[in-house]
Amino acid sequence: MSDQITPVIGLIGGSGLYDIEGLEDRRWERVESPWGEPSDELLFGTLAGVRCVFLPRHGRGHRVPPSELNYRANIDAMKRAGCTEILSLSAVGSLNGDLPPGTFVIVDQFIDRTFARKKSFFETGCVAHVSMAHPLCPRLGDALEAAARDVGLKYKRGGTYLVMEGPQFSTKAESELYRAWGCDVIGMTNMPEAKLAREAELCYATVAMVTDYDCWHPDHDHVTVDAVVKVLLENAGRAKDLVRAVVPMLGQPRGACPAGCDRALDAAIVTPPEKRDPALVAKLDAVAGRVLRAA
Ligand SMILES: CSC[C@H]1O[C@H](OP(=O)(O)O)[C@H](O)[C@@H]1O
Ligand SMILES: Nc1ncnc2[nH]cnc12
Repeated sequence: MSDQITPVIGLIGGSGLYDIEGLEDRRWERVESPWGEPSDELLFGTLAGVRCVFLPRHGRGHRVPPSELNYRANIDAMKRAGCTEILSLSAVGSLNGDLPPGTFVIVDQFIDRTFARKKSFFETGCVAHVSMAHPLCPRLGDALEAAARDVGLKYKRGGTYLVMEGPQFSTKAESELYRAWGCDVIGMTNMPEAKLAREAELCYATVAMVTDYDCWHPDHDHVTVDAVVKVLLENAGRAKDLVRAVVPMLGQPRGACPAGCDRALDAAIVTPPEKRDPALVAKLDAVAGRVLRAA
């Protein structure tokens, strides 16, 4: 790996975030992936001179539900587009009375309760096990915290995001269970996204923007799409302020990630070179070419 990396900032916009206005030299471009169709074209551009690539997670027009997103194609396409890191901007419900709607949580843990999604790039013919002990990049978290402070956001550093399958919202018993587990926020999308970003050796961070109290709070109505949309339109403006502040911080040439996100595959692949399936190895080119080509 060369000493200095010129970052390309990947941005994945969730519900309510389908564009990044203010991006200069902008162009929407289709990126082909051997893993299928990404949610939409990718928006390429620059912010304060820093190269950025934006993907609306559900596609423009919010066409694709959480369980049907092609998470593998999305992450693979962002890596092929040159992204070195990904910031996920997502709407969530609050499971914690100290995190009211409007709060931005810089997540540091996940509990993955999804069950109907493709969660790995590695399959029969090339097996790998990456560490997910610390699923989010602390270097990105530091920058997001500094930017959130600069733009005066109501934010919390650290918090556990429970990822449910959806698309229906939770039952009250589920909501209470996740609260008892110590979860702070709930959403439907950031897994397997974070797992796949780790396998693709991309630094990944989540800004979870609280829109509602799910269905556990005795003093608040249970969540509805109307309520979520109302708050997320307010959150979306603040999210764009955050992006404008954080991108210049992250865009400076840098060394390798101190947390090792960009070397996650160094000791992860179990299948020896002579037993690997050449077709799968070819498909893994963008995600894992760094280690596979070295073999
Ligand atoms: C529109 S409410 C439920 C929907 O919003 C969140 O999406 P995203 O994470 O992409 O912002 C949640 O995960 C659900 O997909
Ligand atoms: N309460 C909730 N549950 C799951 N996903 C959400 N996204 C926004 N609010 C949510």
